[in-house]
Amino acid sequence: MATTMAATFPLASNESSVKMDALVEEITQSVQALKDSRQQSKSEPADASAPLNASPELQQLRQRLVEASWHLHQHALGPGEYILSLSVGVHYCACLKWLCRFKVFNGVPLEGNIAYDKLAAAISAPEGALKSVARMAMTSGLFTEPIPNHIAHSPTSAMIASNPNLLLWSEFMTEVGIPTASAFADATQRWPGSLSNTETAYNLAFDTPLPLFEHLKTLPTRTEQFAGYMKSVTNSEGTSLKHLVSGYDWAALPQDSVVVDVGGSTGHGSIAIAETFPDLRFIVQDLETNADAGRESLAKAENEAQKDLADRITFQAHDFFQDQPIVGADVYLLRMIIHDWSDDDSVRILSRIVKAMEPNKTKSTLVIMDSVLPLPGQLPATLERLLRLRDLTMRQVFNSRERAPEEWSALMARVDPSLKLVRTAKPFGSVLSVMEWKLEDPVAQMTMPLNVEEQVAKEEKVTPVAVS
Ligand SMILES: C[S@@+](CC[C@H](N)C(=O)[O-])C[C@H]1O[C@@H](n2cnc3c(N)ncnc32)[C@H](O)[C@@H]1O
Repeated sequence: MATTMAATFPLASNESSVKMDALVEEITQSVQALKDSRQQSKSEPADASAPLNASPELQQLRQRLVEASWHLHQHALGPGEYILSLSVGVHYCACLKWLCRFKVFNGVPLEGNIAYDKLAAAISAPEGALKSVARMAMTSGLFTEPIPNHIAHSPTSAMIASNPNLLLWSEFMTEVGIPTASAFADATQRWPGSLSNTETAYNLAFDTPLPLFEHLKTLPTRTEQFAGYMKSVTNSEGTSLKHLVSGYDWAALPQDSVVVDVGGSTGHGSIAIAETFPDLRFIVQDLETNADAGRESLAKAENEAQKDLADRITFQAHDFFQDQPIVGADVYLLRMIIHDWSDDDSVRILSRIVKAMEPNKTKSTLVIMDSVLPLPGQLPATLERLLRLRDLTMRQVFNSRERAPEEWSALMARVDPSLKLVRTAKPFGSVLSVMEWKLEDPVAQMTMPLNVEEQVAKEEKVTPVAVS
């Protein structure tokens, strides 16, 4: 028995020990650099854990620390224990679902603590189950037990309790995301290779023939959860709107240039750009309900800055499978649109835009902000897994996917072979790349690289800007 343990215990492996030494060194260096950086900026220690507001240098240091400590954790566990530890993750998700369903986040006071029996009575849940769930969740950093049989918030659970969108994100992720992910193997077995958005893991998990968005329309609570989920996603570092603002050279556009934000929802992307670039005008196109909601929200402008936005941003109900009504705009922006659709549907959507670009080839630019999947190991694992997560979610919900560079090249060549990629940029911390496409001008005979692979290899590093 002792011999078997020694043979599998990672510390016994020389190679593993060497790797762990290097990781410990990396962790020590990045922690020290973080401390120095905080001292120099005289900021509070909490800043380093608030990546959205941290400087790019702090974000990079934090990224190094997160990556090295993740690998150290795996090495310390060793292969056998690591695999078994995966079941813990499943139960953390199940606990989060239970805690949301029984409204524990708002049942626990933000200051002080509450006895389990009192809380159980207040939320109408059995005390035994509450205790087991809460004590398991505590090992993941949610809640604490400052005195025996009393529960209090931890910083993480307090953040969820105080942020309605984060609570909605937790509800949607555990009530919809987890059952959908679990049904993926069954869906693949039932509809192998299907590209239909009604033959998905979501359809199996919720026993519905409707695509996600159609199904949500019939479920008001889920719709509210989804809206909060999307807001939380947009507020997270990887998909923050600050990357949209910094990822394209908006300042280089002539005064009064028109940006058409195709599938722009209620306008949050255009608003973020418009706040930083006062000389641009925007037309946000989306399905009627979103276009109406966006218009109504901007019409409530109370101060001069909001009134200026309302003057420069208009909303238009438009189905992007129909002809693009704005011809010859300076920019057609599609952020997080194409990944929702199969290649055939994407070609349909993009062809409508290219037709609208045709009359003014040299003027119009097609800006696509979406994921470009790297090969395994090209990014830090703690970043790469966020991209893989998005890819899987697209497959499970829509039978679509995130695309690798060569898949982007093939897709765009199908749309129009004269579309050329001018530039790609990936702001630091962003999981999305910004790709700029133009129609080749036969007169000027532009010599632009054809494929996304070459461009991604020399992708420009862009420093994100702060977005309020
Ligand atoms: C993932 S969201 C992206 C929203 C926004 N571009 C962003 O970056 O946050 C996809 C958007 O496409 C819109 N959409 C879906 N089908 C559409 C259609 N046929 N025509 C226009 N918009 C559509 C949805 O309403 C939603 O706002």
